[in-house]
Amino acid sequence: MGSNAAGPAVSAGTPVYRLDRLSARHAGGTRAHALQDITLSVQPGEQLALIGPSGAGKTTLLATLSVAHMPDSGSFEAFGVQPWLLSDRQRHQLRARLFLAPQTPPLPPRQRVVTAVLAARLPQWNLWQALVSLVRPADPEAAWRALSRFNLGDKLYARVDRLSGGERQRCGLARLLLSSAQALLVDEPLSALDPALSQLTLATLQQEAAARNAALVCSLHQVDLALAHFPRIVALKEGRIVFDLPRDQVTQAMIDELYLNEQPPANTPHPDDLPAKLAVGACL
Ligand SMILES: Nc1ncnc2c1ncn2[C@@H]1O[C@H](COP(=O)(O)OP(=O)(O)OP(=O)(O)O)[C@@H](O)[C@H]1O
Repeated sequence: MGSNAAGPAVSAGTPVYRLDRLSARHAGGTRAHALQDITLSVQPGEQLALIGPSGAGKTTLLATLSVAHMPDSGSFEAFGVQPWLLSDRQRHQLRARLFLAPQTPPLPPRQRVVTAVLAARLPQWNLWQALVSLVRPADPEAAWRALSRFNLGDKLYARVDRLSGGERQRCGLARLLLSSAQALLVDEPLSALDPALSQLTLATLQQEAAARNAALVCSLHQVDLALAHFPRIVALKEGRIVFDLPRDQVTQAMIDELYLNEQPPANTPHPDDLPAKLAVGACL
């Protein structure tokens, strides 16, 4: 396998992802597998929404695709290579081609927004450039342009811990714009946003993915927005793919079935019904 500064060499026409009967688990998880028998192929430029009830495995799938979580069986290829068979150095190079925007971005609280956003370029910098950037941001204009696309340009020099939840979320997404990734993996980007910002955020992510012909995989709880914006819908439930279809083939009955039994119970349980180990006295 050849390699270069941008990561292992890949031939044209290679899918961004190819997963075949992949399963993954979490140490100490409540289910045997968080993902089971996942077969999925994603091409460059494809945009797909991951939907499914809470605990379905969406975050675990995104973590797996970002090469942060190692599957325990099945096969997994990213850009035509098996990430977990690469050397640490090659895997590090491969990760520069993937960008995971977690639901709550891990931004250093005391950092300025400009520095936090420019950190997305770390994989492209040498150690010296990275250290200098901590003191004197290398390209504040680029950070401002990225923030402005999420309506956040006025927060360029704000401290991260002074941002609201929705601002932090968009700050994390602005980092994505500064990455050079070809696979954009976004976990519930709208959870802290109002409807107008939700539309802007989705539009920005989709324009960016289209402009760089990157694959965009985005988990969403807002099924209506998923169906309105994404051409391909992948539904997960209990760690399995329930359907993977073009949006015009997804029916309301399929959505109802996907979320069946996911409504919270109408009545909270009576305290007498609590399991013994949850009773307050059991902690003392
Ligand atoms: N770090 C962890 N340790 C143990 N189990 C975990 C861990 N993270 C997730 N799980 C379990 O794995 C399963 C899938 O969780 P995951 O977070 O991938 O679901 P999700 O679809 O993203 O849920 P949500 O919509 O609530 O974010 C769940 O049963 C969850 O409890």
